[in-house]
Amino acid sequence: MDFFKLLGAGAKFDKSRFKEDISVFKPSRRADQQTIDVVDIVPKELDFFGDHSRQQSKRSDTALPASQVSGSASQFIKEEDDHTPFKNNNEVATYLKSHRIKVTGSDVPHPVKSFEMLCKEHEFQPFVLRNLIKFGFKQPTPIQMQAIPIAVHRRDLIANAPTGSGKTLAFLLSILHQVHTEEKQGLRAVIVSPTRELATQIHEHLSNLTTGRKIKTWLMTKQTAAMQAQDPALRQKYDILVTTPLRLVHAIQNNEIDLSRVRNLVLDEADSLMDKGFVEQVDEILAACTSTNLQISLYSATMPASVEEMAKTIMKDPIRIIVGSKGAATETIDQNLVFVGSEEGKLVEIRNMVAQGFKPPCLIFVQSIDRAKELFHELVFDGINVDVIHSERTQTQRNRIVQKFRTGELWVLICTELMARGIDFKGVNLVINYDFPQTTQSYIHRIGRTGRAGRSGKAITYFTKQDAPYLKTIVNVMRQSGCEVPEWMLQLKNPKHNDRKILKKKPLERDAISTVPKYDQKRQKHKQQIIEQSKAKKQRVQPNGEPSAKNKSKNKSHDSNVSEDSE
Ligand SMILES: Nc1ncnc2c1ncn2[C@@H]1O[C@H](COP(=O)(O)OP(=O)(O)OP(=O)(O)O)[C@@H](O)[C@H]1O
Repeated sequence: MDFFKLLGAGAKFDKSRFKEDISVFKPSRRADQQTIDVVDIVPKELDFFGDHSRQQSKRSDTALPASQVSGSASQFIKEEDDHTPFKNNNEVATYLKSHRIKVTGSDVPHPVKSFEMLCKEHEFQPFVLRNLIKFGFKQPTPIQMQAIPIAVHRRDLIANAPTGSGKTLAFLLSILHQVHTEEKQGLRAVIVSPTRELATQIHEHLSNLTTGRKIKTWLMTKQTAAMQAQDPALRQKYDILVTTPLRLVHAIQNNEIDLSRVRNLVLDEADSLMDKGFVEQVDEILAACTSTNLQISLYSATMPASVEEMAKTIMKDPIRIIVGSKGAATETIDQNLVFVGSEEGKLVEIRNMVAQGFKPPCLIFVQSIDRAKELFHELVFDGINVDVIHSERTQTQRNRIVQKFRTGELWVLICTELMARGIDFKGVNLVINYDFPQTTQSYIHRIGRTGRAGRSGKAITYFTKQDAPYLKTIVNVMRQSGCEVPEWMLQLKNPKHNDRKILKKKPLERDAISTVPKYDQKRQKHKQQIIEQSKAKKQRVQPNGEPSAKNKSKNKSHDSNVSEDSE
């Protein structure tokens, strides 16, 4: 039997799955009517952002109280009745096991069962607890239970926990405690994240937690760095810095920043930072953090063995935490593989889904900026409330799009790898991998934009004949995450190590998404080039010294697995 017929039979798109959504959500509007607010037409039970976030749009990243979190979300935050300290190591072991926490290392500090225990046993200031309650955090998640005490004991840490499991709060709380208790002596904590979007999100989270305290935090971006350059003394007043690797290295090289008193360095999405793309920058940052008391913490939902090995060479006696199973995706995500035959099949599937009705918000991942633009041009005329985000869009556009997606004004967001890691859109119902991901890490992070904080979510990955040799990599993740996988998929062969390496470096060449005839495509491309050239010219003469969009996007038409945009 034809192998691809077999694939198609096993992984067929099940349109009936969307039936319940058809009755409540039938997009019929044209692109020119996109100003209608989605919240107005989505019934209350589908109010994916919740009242909490709508009332306080600036605080949309804060948690919902556990009592408001439905279904499986309640498992994410187990209410504990017992807040007593552990009596012995056996009790600790049982507790860790029941929360699926595995810890390795010497003299591991005991976990905490509640945020109150942070005050009782680790002398956290009452303001921390007050702010946690204010922003709806009642109970620590498993990674927070174990990572915070370790960090408070000033131990180096490698923390591997699923997407959406609260790693950000884990490192922010320990930094806050440390910075607040130490003498004020300039910059003492630095958090590095691979993208500006993620750095901004972390900084917003931090600002919430420092409410009412004189802890000075700094989100260093190109804009804020330029502003601070006017007044170098101001930089010395900051306690905590959040930034991206290239921006930080730029500041180090220009002697704009002093990291000699930094005692706490967090690398968020550490595997992406320590991957080849950023290894030099990480080295440079480490060299600038000259304090002998430097504590290093690495956090990610994926931590390949090679990265752990490399990490150990820069860490002192680190403790390693794994929550859940290594190499798995978040278990609240319903993962689906859909055989679409060829590139054209993907558009057919998307259009079918739209015609049947679906439950927004939805993220669609593609492998390059060009393909993101192409898909946008296809879908925007289908009456879907859609936009596209990638590193060629201006920062203002990017901020606006993220905000619109958060508030429900946008239903579908087409994106590149830029949005794959860390971004916390709590209510995303569906992630579509329009283009097959280049690595298992990319897959886990992309689909991890749904199913966050214990909520359920759905992920659909399209695959064509071209992708079939790599299918097993995703099947392995699905199996690890407890998803049902047909027997024949389990029998597939793993791709060769070398082939995986090649795919990691460069995505597969694919036929264009566009359905416009080839002749018209050429004309459109030519027209687009002229528009872009004239835009670039305009930007080059901008008096603010910003590099032109052309320079910025050099070699970025394809997004690498490391972030395309780390400035
Ligand atoms: N203790 C808690 N109680 C309730 N909600 C929480 C708690 N801790 C974190 N959250 C919420 O869980 C969501 C996911 O958290 P976070 O963004 O830190 O995940 P993450 O583990 O860093 O994910 P990723 O690997 O994708 O970066 C956020 O909306 C956050 O507000």
